[in-house]
Amino acid sequence: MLRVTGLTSQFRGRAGVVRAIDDVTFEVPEGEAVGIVGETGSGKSVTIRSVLGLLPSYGKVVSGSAEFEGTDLIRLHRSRLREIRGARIGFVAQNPFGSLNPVLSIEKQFRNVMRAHRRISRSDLRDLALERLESVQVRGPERVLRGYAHELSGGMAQRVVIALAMLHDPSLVIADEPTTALDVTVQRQILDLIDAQVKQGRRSLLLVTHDLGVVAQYCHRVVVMKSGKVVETGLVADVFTNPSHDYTRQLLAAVPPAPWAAVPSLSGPEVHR
Ligand SMILES: Nc1ncnc2c1ncn2[C@@H]1O[C@H](COP(=O)(O)OP(=O)(O)OP(=O)(O)O)[C@@H](O)[C@H]1O
Repeated sequence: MLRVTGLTSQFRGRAGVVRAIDDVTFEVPEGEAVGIVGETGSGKSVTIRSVLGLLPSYGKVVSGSAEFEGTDLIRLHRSRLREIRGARIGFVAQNPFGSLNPVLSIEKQFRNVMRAHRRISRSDLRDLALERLESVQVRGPERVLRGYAHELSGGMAQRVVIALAMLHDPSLVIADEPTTALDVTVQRQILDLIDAQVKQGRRSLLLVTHDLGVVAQYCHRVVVMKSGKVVETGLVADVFTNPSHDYTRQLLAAVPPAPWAAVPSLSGPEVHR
């Protein structure tokens, strides 16, 4: 589905050129979910932004390839890449309010995303948008469609972003820490929703997260990154039970235990009188 090989990207700044990712190689097999984990600054976001052609103007991919459905995305013309990005690859970023346009109604944004790839009548588009909003459990979809991003909670806005990302039935979904900007109470709901959309559509998923628990729950495979390089990759079950790299062992050791694991009995702590 997606094969990233030797991907190397750098940024040009006042202090010179900084290599952000170096020789990154991994695969997302068809129908599988792959998690990219690593500490802050390890190169997770730069990796997916390089694949999607979304690096800022002062950043560039200097070598490597990202083959998606037989096409190297790195060598593709910008306009063709934009087509693939909206239609065959659905992208969910960290902050939903950065993805939605603040001055356009949600309906207009559905129309824009749809029309970038397919012609459809206004009323058909409306029906489709309502159906898609319902499928991501947006309450009051008619009202949401008429409204604007700032009227939505973070969780609802991310549901809208997910509905937009799925509009053209992409075969690959790429999500970059899709819950970091959201309230903890809705984080799992959003991950469950992405998971359900991926499974229903038999899509593949590339999920960036710093949470190993999330990888364990939602992913088949994991790519561990450190300082811009891939240090370990494999099936989640293998890597988590038998990590071959010291850094992976450190990451696993740093996962806090579930809060209830520390409580000796569910009747609560002992009362001392
Ligand atoms: N826009 C940018 N300009 C300059 N350097 C950048 C930029 N974005 C990232 N970098 C650098 O590239 C490297 C990789 O950063 P990246 O954002 O990919 O890390 P990350 O693993 O996604 O971290 P986080 O979990 O904090 O999002 C870091 O050294 C970072 O400082």
